[in-house]
Amino acid sequence: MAHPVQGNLWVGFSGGLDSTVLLHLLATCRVPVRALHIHHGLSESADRWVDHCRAFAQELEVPFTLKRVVVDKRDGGLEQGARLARYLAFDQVLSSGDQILLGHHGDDQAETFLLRLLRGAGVLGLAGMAEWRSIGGGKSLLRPLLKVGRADLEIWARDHGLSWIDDESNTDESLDRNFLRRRILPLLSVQWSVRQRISRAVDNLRESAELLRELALTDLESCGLRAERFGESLDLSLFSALSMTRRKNLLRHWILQQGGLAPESTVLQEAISQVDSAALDAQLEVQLGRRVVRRFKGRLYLTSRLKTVPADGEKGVSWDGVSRLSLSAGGVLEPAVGWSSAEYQVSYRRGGERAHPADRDRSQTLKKLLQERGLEPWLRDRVPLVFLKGELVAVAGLFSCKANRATPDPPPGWRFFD
Ligand SMILES: Nc1ncnc2c1ncn2[C@@H]1O[C@H](COP(=O)(O)OP(=O)(O)OP(=O)(O)O)[C@@H](O)[C@H]1O
Repeated sequence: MAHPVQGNLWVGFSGGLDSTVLLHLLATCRVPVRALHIHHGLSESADRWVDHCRAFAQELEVPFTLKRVVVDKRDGGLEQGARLARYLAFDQVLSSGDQILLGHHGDDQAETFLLRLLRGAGVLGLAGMAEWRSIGGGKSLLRPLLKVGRADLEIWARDHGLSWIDDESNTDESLDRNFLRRRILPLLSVQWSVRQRISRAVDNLRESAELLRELALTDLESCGLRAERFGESLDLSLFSALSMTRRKNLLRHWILQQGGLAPESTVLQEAISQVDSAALDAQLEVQLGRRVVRRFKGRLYLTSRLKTVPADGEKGVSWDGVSRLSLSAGGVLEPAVGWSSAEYQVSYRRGGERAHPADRDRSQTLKKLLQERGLEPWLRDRVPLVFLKGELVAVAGLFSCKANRATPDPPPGWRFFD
């Protein structure tokens, strides 16, 4: 694999056979690596696994990093949630230029391929397990053992007297993967060299998947993709002019690009039908896993899910006007040039407020002003309102209010993220 290492080389070290062999192989070849173990907090044995992994790394004189994560079951179940949390953790621990090596081997690839096939996956799913992929921010993920079979890893491990963690659940044949591994693959292997053939099919499918990705990127661009205060948007009429297949392809890749999980084809189709059929003025909101599709002013938005505005956020927090403030409803408030230090209060809209923007003759209801300024409806309860002695003096990111020397235009900046 021609991917030069610029930063650190990590091994995703679970303590299982595959990553144990991988780490051992690299360390004994004197490749400078670091071991990264993710603690999912799911199994009662997890703490013992940490001890085992740390001791093994120490024996190899490999630096060991432990990262604890919280698994969200809403991300497609426990297993999928753990996977997502793990990949997020990889991203957090790695720096730009770093690479992480995972222990997936040829048998894993064959199992994954068949499992996905039996679940009805498309090209993207079937081509899923790549030898190399970028995880953004100049970091990448590698699977150097994909062409090696599990039996060879076991031979290596036994020859070198390595011990590894065998998950108790690996023998439970009611689990699809175990059933395939223990019953079906040995049978198929009597007739065919399954691992090699599936590996070839995956390589072919990856080319098709790459074409679909390129098409999606071209379509995203021609639909006027643009970064928004929160998420991204594209032109709805240009999007709607594409065929259903291309719209699904675009939406799938758009979600992937934002770091989400590709939804099932039927789910995508349903979401697009909802976008098509909703009345133009209706507030549309379709949940796709951790992403949300919305519509506003002729544009289609893709954002992450909003957390609810905490009740205490409404009471207001104090702010000195000159430093950055993290907001309970998400994002930060950033000081603006010319603002003097004072005892400001920051809170959110409750309804009924009026404001007098510096560039207007008269005051107006805040509701109307937010509409006029084109703030997306889903952000209107989250826009920070800045008060001085009980009087509204600025709406962050939008305008300062008239006749208040302490708060000239521009207003404090507002960067929103959830
Ligand atoms: N807890 C963990 N900490 C660090 N790395 C891990 C952990 N679990 C798995 N990995 C890495 O992922 C590889 C594959 O592990 P495993 O087969 O258990 O995961 P999977 O869920 O089947 O695969 P996927 O990574 O696609 O989610 C391991 O060889 C290891 O490199």
